[in-house]
Amino acid sequence: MPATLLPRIPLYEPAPATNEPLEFADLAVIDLSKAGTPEGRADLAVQVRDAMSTQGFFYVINHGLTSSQNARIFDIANLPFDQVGEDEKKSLATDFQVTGTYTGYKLRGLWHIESGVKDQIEQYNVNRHVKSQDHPKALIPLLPEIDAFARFNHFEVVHTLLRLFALGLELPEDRFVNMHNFDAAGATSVRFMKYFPREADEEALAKNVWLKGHADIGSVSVLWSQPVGGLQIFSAEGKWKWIKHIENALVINTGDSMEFLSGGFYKPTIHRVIQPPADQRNHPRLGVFYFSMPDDDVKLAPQIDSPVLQKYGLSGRCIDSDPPLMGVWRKGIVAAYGVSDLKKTESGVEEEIINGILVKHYN
Ligand SMILES: O=C(O)CCC(=O)C(=O)O
Ligand SMILES: [Fe+2]
Repeated sequence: MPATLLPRIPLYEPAPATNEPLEFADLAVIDLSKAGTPEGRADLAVQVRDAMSTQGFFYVINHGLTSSQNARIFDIANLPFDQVGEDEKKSLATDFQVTGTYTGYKLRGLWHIESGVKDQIEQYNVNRHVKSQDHPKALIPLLPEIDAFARFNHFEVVHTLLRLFALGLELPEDRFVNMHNFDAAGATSVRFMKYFPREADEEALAKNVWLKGHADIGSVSVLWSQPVGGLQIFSAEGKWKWIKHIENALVINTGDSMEFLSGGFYKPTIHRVIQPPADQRNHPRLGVFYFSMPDDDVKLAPQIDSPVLQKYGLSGRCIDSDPPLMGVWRKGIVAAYGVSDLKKTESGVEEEIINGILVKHYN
């Protein structure tokens, strides 16, 4: 659509990049423009497999969305926070404990972080079937663009990566794609998320943690890289490392469901968000995501016909229990997240059992 025909909305001014000397994770960069041919995909599948066996996070570049389309999505992402009043937000807030689904608003202060300190995060979650939920008035003219953005993430990014993940296991290329149907029932969603600064006393009590260390629930998580730091991954050396911003890149990681489907071959990397570096503290931290999950009726069982799994065997949490259906797994996690009673272990990691499977939370 020519830019002149798009609804006019306030422009979002991104923060300048940080100049702080931070210890950044050294992540592979996957050039998605090479995925158009079978040879290119075979090559990228090896790169993705290597990235997954080392860091578990990687960048994607040349995905096909231009810098100005990217900037427009951040303009749209800011609307549900800056252009919608508190009453309307409240009326569109979902009770996750009841629904087990992230749709609509998550207001600030729902989740417990540490020592009585609650989160300062607002989310606006849009199921990829954009018409399946009510939206704030300000967002309605933007729904065609959000729909196009969801489809872009689904077909161009997630499906392409799922093919590479299948190839890495020497499975038929479309094995995981066939479990991620755009039109099926499921919670694959676009998420807009804004983190607000905290008072110094709360910052100290919560040890600067804004979002606790966790593994994602779904299969492939797509994070649209943005300049404000804070995201860290728990590296193989047992240290938290910062994720560096790359302009118009995607930061990709996988979650629990990919661990289960791949028999532990693709393990989720624990990540968290802490207070941004000192030179960015006065800027809001606005994020745009596409969280993909297998369709609700997919059984999260290891794909044991994979020659790679036959060679290396199964590992991880998926082998100790009867695999849940995706819909059951996500409802259990979403309902419990941030509000359930957690058991603190000796190492300080908090644990709970959901659907018979161990779930850990890190600070
Ligand atoms: O805000 C970020 O950079 C990461 C958020 C995240 O990990 C999540 O929402 O699962
Ligand atoms: Fe996450």
